[in-house]
Amino acid sequence: MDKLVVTGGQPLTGSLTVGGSKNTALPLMAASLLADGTTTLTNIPALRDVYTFSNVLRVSGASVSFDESAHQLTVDAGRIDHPEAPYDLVKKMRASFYMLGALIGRCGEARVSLPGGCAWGPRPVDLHLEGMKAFGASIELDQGYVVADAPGGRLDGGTFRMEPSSVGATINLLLGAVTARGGSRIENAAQEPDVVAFGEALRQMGAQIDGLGTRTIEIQGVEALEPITVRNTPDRIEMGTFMVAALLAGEPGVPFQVKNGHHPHLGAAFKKHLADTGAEIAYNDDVVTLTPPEQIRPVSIATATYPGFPTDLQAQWGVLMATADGTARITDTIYDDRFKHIPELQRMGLDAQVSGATATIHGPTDFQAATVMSTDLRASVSLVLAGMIAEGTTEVLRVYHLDRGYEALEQKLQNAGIDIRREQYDEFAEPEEVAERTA
Ligand SMILES: CC(=O)N[C@H]1[C@@H](OP(=O)(O)OP(=O)(O)OC[C@H]2O[C@@H](n3ccc(=O)[nH]c3=O)[C@H](O)[C@@H]2O)O[C@H](CO)[C@@H](O)[C@@H]1O
Ligand SMILES: C=C(OP(=O)(O)O)C(=O)O
Repeated sequence: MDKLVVTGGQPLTGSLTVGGSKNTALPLMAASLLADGTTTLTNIPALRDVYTFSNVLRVSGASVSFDESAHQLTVDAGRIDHPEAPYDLVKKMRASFYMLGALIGRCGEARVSLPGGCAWGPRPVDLHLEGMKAFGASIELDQGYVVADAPGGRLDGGTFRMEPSSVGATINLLLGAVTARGGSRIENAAQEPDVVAFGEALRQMGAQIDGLGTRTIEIQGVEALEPITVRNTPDRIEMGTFMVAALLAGEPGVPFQVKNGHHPHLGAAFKKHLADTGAEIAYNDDVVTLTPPEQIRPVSIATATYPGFPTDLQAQWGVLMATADGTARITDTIYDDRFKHIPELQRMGLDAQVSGATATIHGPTDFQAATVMSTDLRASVSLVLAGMIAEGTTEVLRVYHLDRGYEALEQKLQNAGIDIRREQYDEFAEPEEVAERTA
């Protein structure tokens, strides 16, 4: 297994460059199954999730090739003859469940493993299933698999209101509805930029969709979609992570740049709260220049759907608030149990309490290095951030979580002055202390 070893105290200098969005790349890959031919996706990040989903597509019969250095992925979906997504792949990545919509949309049937429990708590798929039923699919459960069938090979279409609004269910329902016999309506649909970019790609493929970026999406089914070439959007969560890193580990008064992002995708709340910390921030096309203040001010946040504060940035925000001169509260209204990073950060000196869906962070903290364990993707990057400002050398274990969503993070940080390296370790090796005592 890999770990990241980071020695704190080196300032972040110069710039960091944002890659393609993981959470847009995955639905774009699913969409490629809807067209009989070769779809080309550019600006695709070389991430573990992209490799996993490539394998999921291959199982269905697609031929996938990925030029990592060019960040270009092609999917030949000329022959989709096995409408199944097996447990061994779906368990690695929840977004594999997009195969439900993609296979129904292409083949009129699907057998897709239910995603397992997730690192930070329950993440149900009831809305995906209820929505598919509302659009005319029959759904049965068979030994951990969802077996879905659209009578006559296509969904009828229909109306479905989701509560709460769900990114994944909106994507799945769009994938199924674009080739339905009739019209469909998704109410309280997700407005996240990932969903909009994916929906626009579907339109480019010939789908008839209105209302992207609003709470009501209407779809008129078409017989088939055409393959396309499309460029993936920049990763807004990687961008936000780098912006937090700049304030956390940059030198006060010295500008730092985050390049190649698309700042409107950050949403208004994150931008406002970041400015409230006292940082100077200038947005100029695809470059953001951040100048950290002498002292970060505490800023409480509550996560919400777009354009609210993204839940995928709250763990990173917690580390930033640990450096503030006062108390900040972080409330996650999307996932009320997404605080598995807090006990690990407490091992590094964080002063915080979690009560229900709120973590209360008391700053300022002088982080001390420790060996800590990644529990999920954003939790793991928060541990790296803390390690960058801790006294001593921190080891972040189980970075396979981080590798799901950050491409070459250690190389990017090294280039910006951080003392960080990747090493391998054996998680089941006998601890040195045992060997010494039994020698
Ligand atoms: C691959 C990807 O894009 N993942 C993102 C996506 O996950 P994902 O699509 O899984 O998240 P959702 O938007 O579906 O979840 C939002 C809320 O809806 C609930 N819910 C969802 C589905 C369902 O059937 N029933 C139900 O109750 C969830 O428990 C959660 O409370 O959006 C999340 C919220 O922005 C992000 O944290 C994830 O990074
Ligand atoms: C939680 C995330 O991804 P997933 O929904 O695939 O677990 C994430 O990107 O932060």
